[in-house]
Amino acid sequence: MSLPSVYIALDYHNRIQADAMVSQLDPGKVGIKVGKELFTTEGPDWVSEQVEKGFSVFLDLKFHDIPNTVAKAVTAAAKLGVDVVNVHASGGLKMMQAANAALQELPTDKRPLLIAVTVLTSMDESDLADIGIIVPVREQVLRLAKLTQRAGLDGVVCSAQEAKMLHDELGAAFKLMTPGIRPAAAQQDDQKRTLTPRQAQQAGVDFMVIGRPVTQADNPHQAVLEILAELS
Ligand SMILES: O=c1ccn([C@@H]2O[C@H](COP(=O)(O)O)[C@@H](O)[C@H]2O)c(=O)[nH]1
Repeated sequence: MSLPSVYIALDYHNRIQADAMVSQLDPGKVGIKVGKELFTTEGPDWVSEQVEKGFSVFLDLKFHDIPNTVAKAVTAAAKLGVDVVNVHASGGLKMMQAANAALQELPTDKRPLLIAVTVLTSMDESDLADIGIIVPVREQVLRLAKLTQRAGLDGVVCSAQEAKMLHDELGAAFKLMTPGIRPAAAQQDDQKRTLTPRQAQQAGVDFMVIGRPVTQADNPHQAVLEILAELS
């Protein structure tokens, strides 16, 4: 089954707000991304409801814990019927291998893509330096993406700015999920490594995540249509 190339980030507090947005989306055209805020408020049942409506769901909970805990967590996430789950690559090789091994036990048609966050798109070199990582962002992204591939995962979360480098180094089959997408007229918000939808497409990303440029727009439905038109 092919997944949509655009996932709308539903960073809402509750199902009332999220349902209002979802009702304006076409599951045949876009997927939805559920993150920590909405999941913590509304829980797994709301996620499964969206799967039943036909949406491809990326459950963006970015697990980062000891291997046993993360293996159990990704298995629980997979059981919701979502298409994509993720962990933090900085959790290490053994953590990612344990997560991957747990999902490999599921039948192929019930196994979501497992991807790992490299360096958050809200971070630049000075943010990395604050946590003791004194290397250029691209170098750290590549290091964590190589580790992710070694662990057997399907791909990474990165900025579209790193897409060409990662596909050149790791091959086109390694999936790239890219937040930090900003249409030309949109605000950057807290994102530091951004590209427009068209630039991201040209860079060869597999999937884009777009939140506030849609969810905070005066007319979210129109904002989605304009993004899809930019990509067509
Ligand atoms: O590196 C990362 C990883 C995840 N995200 C998530 O994507 C969306 C982006 O939302 P915008 O409103 O388009 O900025 C958000 O849910 C983040 O948690 C990311 O931005 N960067």
